[in-house]
Amino acid sequence: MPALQLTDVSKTYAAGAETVEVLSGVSLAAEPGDAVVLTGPSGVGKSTLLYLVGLLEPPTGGRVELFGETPWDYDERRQAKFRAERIGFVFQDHHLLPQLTVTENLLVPVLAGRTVTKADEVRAAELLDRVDLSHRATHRPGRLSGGERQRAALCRALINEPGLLLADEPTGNLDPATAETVGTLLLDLAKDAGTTLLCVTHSLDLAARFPRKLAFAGGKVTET
Ligand SMILES: Nc1ncnc2c1ncn2[C@@H]1O[C@H](COP(=O)(O)OP(=O)(O)OP(=O)(O)O)[C@@H](O)[C@H]1O
Repeated sequence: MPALQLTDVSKTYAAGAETVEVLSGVSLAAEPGDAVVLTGPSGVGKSTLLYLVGLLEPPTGGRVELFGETPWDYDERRQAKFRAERIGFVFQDHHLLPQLTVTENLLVPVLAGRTVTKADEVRAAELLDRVDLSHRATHRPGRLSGGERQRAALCRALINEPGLLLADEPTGNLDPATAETVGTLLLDLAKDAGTTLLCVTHSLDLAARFPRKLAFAGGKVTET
């Protein structure tokens, strides 16, 4: 069963009295463990596509199947649970909460569904170790460098062992050397966890490292 299947998906935004059609008849599929990068010109709708896969922005038409389920049909509560448990997000900005420590930030997606257990704390510590951030566990994000924050955000995205990891320009705010480190961790951690990775980026360096590449132009997705 595909981890992700979009069939004839469309998306129209209301912009004042006008409507803007961003996606029209987009279809794509990804198997469990696939690492897929999506590139394309600015404004073509890459982030929009990621957001409707991530249950953040509803499609106007078509079908979004994740692990054989159609979570856009769920009520808000069930959808929120699905999102927290099955989908991890990494954005261009880390979106860490400034008042929480790094470890507490990692555990936020756990708290979305249930109380934190010892096993969650162990997993958080293991993830931080994996990205070389153990020494920052009790620090607040304000004291971290950009690369450290993004590594922490990556750990947070993976804390619930999601089947799907979505990354929107994850290295966009980083210098080239740091971007390379974060890109490596993104790919390696997703692979280790068997997570399906869908990443949107303008970075040719990052895109080149993905085994599967999709180009998005003229409202259509093509394999390259
Ligand atoms: N909430 C919204 N309301 C109205 N229009 C929107 C909204 N979000 C995005 N758009 C429009 O949809 C189009 C696609 O935006 P999107 O951010 O998905 O593109 P993108 O390919 O990710 O661009 P970039 O590479 O610059 O990040 C753009 O024209 C944008 O202005």
